[in-house]
Amino acid sequence: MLLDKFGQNAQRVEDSVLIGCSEQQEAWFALDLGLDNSSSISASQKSDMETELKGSFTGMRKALFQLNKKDAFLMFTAQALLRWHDAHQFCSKSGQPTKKNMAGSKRVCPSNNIIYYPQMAPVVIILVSDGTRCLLARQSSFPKGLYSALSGFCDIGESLEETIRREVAEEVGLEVEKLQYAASQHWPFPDSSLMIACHATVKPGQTEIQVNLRELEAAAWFSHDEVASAFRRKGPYTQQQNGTFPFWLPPKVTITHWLIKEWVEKQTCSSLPA
Ligand SMILES: NC(=O)C1=CN([C@@H]2O[C@H](COP(=O)(O)OP(=O)(O)OC[C@H]3O[C@@H](n4cnc5c(N)ncnc54)[C@H](OP(=O)(O)O)[C@@H]3O)[C@@H](O)[C@H]2O)C=CC1
Ligand SMILES: [Mg+2]
Repeated sequence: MLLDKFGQNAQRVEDSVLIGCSEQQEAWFALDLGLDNSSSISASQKSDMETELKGSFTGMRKALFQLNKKDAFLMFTAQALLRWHDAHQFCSKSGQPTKKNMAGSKRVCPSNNIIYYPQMAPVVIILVSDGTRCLLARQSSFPKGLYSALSGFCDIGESLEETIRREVAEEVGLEVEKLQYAASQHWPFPDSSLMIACHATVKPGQTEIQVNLRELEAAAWFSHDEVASAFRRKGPYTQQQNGTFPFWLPPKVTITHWLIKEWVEKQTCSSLPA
């Protein structure tokens, strides 16, 4: 086994977590090699591992552009679970070390039997439309030219509907009229979130945006054609000769991509002659 070769075997396997199984019912486990932790694996061991595995280690956000949906979802589960275990080594009541169960689905404090389960925060993702255009926004931390749908964490005590109305009002100053659930996705960055995606419409004529610059760098209405051509455009999305960056949308494995794609397809259908 590869880990034996690098003297990393026992503890790494002990800390691994179950993330799924193949169609032949083989269990899939994920483990953290501790590449970020300098005391753990040396640079030369890392490069030897890359040679042995015939690949190279890459940042997970970068990998989003290369992975298919199935592998991306495995990576999401692995990242979320391994990070949760790493951050929950101690019981918050007794201060004693907690113990992982074999699958990695929970941790227990042996001194008081309190069980800790992995947690995730509900987040809404909302594609606001005025009937013909959709509203996209960007945060200053996004790569240049990338626009996404509005999003926000649910506060304690709120329903999803209340979160959606509050986030749209807070971020762009618009009043949501109708809502429709679209899809959901587990999202591991920076911590586990359950992304709940919805379409929303605003009242006709009430489309003037007031961008909250504390939360967003920019927000604007985009036409069906602008969005459809952004989907057709292939990367890399580098600076153009005139100094601007091309308008592009989140990668295929994100729920935002599906949500915006669904809107484009619905618009295309509704503009076809009956
Ligand atoms: N998969 C996808 O397609 C997408 C995923 N996302 C994810 O959705 C998440 C939320 O989006 P965003 O628009 O930034 O959210 P918000 O608009 O709610 O703004 C983020 C701020 O909310 C506060 N906050 C409230 N609850 C939490 C919590 N549980 N964890 C962290 N911060 C919290 C923090 O403010 P303060 O610092 O004042 O405490 C934080 O800075 C992000 O993590 C992002 O990665 C977003 C878009 C697309
Ligand atoms: Mg937000």
